[in-house]
Amino acid sequence: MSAVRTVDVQLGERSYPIYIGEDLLQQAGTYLDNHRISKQSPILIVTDEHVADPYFAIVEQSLTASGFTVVTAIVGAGEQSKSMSVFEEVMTKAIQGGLDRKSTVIALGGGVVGDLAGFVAGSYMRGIRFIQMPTSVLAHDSSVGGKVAINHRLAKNMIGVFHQPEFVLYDLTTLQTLPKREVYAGLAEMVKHGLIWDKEFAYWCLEHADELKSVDMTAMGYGLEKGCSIKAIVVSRDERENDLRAILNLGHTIGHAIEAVAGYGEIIHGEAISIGMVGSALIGEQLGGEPGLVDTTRHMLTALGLPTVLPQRLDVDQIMEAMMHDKKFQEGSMTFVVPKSIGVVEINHNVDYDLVRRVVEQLKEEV
Ligand SMILES: NC(=O)c1ccc[n+]([C@@H]2O[C@H](COP(=O)([O-])OP(=O)(O)OC[C@H]3O[C@@H](n4cnc5c(N)ncnc54)[C@H](O)[C@@H]3O)[C@@H](O)[C@H]2O)c1
Ligand SMILES: O=C(O)C(=O)C[C@@H](O)[C@H](O)[C@H](O)COP(=O)(O)O
Ligand SMILES: [Zn+2]
Repeated sequence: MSAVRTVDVQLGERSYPIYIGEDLLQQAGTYLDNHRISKQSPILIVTDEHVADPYFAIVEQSLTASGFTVVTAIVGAGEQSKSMSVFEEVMTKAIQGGLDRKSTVIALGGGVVGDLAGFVAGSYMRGIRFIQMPTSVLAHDSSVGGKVAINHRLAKNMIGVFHQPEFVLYDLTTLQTLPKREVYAGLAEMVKHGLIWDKEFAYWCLEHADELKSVDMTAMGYGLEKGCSIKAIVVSRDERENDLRAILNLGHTIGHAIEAVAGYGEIIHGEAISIGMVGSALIGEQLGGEPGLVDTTRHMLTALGLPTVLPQRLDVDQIMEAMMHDKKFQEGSMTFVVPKSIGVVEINHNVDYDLVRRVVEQLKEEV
């Protein structure tokens, strides 16, 4: 059995560890015990229909063997589950299951389940504990940092709270059953962590693209640990996105608009962010960033199996309109995370509307 690596998210009394390793779900009960999770109150496991079989049984068995009582909510797979109606369904399970203020919610799945279950935990009885058990590559990002939310028809992640987990239990073995499209989508957030913070890591992702795409455990383990570490540093310095944390949003201003306009789940999050990061690089190059920024960004994303061109069918006006709901836009100014060079970004609070529109149009051009 490979060693378990731990990355710490340092947030004072809300600090927590991220455990990364293989075959960890079988030991879920022990991890809950070690974190003094209550056995007197029911635990709600939220998962989705793809992840439930086979992972739910593994976790349930481990928890019941350790003396925990388990209640379950299995939701439909995919982005459509980050909705008011599914949120209500999970809340109903929580109430019917008798969850009380000492109960804990476990998110077992990808970022959709993590965001949904986290929001349930953050709002049930005004907030109970929760644990992230990520099962997708992308969830190395979503399980860390405490942003939990559901979508509104008009804009992504519009309804949510900040609610940190007790700990993150990242069982890399689960990635073996993740569909290829989802593996590649997750790599968009991995390379994003390099693009915003660490040039060497961005190039490492490029050099190890084939191993990452084929879920080679050594490369994937390193890449996910590094991605989690960068995210942990940023979140530790600015938990509530007063300033620095916004850099984690590279590519998301355009990306979130693409997701909403395409219809949630049509273009999945990592794919939309990939196209959005090319858009950010185009803006960066036009605002004096290093020459070659766009080509290098595109090259990295393509090597990781990601799209870099906006589908023709998506309407530029609709994307511009959806973008106006971006949470970074405040007091009438368009804020973007703008790359200066690979590994270096700045937050620009005054990006010209016409420049952004031209860039979105340019994103439709095949290169
Ligand atoms: N809170 C945050 O900080 C944050 C960060 C990044 C992304 N997100 C959110 O995360 C979501 C995307 O997450 P995602 O890409 O993990 O999507 P997802 O949760 O929809 O998972 C992707 C697909 O893979 C399936 N799946 C997951 N794990 C599996 C496994 N081990 N084996 C087989 N199938 C598996 C799921 O059922 C789903 O069909 C978006 O809603 C995005 O907004 C949040
Ligand atoms: O954790 C963050 O901060 C991020 O921006 C990470 C993003 O990858 C993630 O998609 C997040 O959910 C975006 O948050 P939002 O505030 O733009 O909705
Ligand atoms: Zn994201």
